[in-house]
Amino acid sequence: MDTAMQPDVLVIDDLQKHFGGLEIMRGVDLTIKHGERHALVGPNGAGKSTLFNLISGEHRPSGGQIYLRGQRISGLKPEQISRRGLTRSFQITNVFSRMSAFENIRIGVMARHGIRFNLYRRIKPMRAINDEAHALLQQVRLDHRADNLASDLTYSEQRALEIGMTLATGAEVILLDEPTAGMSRDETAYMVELIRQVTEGKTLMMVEHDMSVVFGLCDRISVLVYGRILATGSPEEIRSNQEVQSAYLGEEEEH
Ligand SMILES: Nc1ncnc2c1ncn2[C@@H]1O[C@H](COP(=O)(O)OP(=O)(O)OP(=O)(O)O)[C@@H](O)[C@H]1O
Repeated sequence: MDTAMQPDVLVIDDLQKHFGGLEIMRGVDLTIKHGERHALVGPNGAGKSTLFNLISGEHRPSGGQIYLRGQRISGLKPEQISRRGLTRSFQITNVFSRMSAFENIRIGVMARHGIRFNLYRRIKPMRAINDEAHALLQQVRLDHRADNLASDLTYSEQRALEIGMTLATGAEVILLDEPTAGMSRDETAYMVELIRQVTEGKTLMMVEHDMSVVFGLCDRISVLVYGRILATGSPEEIRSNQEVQSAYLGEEEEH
């Protein structure tokens, strides 16, 4: 679908963040459209993770607003934002290492259904929860690893598990922070296909340094430089943008 026709799911309006006297977000305006895969790129220290932390509620903005489907979410706590349908993964793997892959996913499913551990013994709802957790494991291609401790999974399997946990919350808007970081070329290709499949019909915003992943997977790209959006556009528009070339892409190619 032409992204111009899609409604805005996430609207970021003049977002600012200071850490003490340090201005990190300097008035970010950005809209993410329903169903698109949107990459956030930019040089190290541009503020990409900070922007994710602001959207998902880990940080409170110093100024400006964030709206999810027209409702203000800036100032809400991460769990409140997650309940409204937006969730994120972190740059560093964030799984429960002493639990099995299956249990990791099940925790997310249980949280979504508001089931606490003291209700564990009610068999019927647990069966439905288990079925859902198995289906999610299958979606992230880890069903053969269901009973393995998360700490025994390979690095890329752990990142896939983390994506499964993100899906388990039932979120329609998913933020992934560098999902292919530290992966080999084959693992990256595998992860890109996995992300493509599991985000079908959902809205994805991802921070990614690997431009081949960005250009191959995303419908639109925003370039964040020094706490401001320098440009937003299709992969072709971003590739041919002179300002982006000199501020970011040229620098990436040199490295
Ligand atoms: N809690 C904090 N307190 C103070 N400064 C912070 C804090 N979090 C981030 N910063 C600073 O904000 C700036 C942006 O950092 P951020 O991690 O958002 O950049 P990034 O674009 O994600 O970088 P990278 O690509 O290297 O991950 C950096 O200068 C960082 O030192």
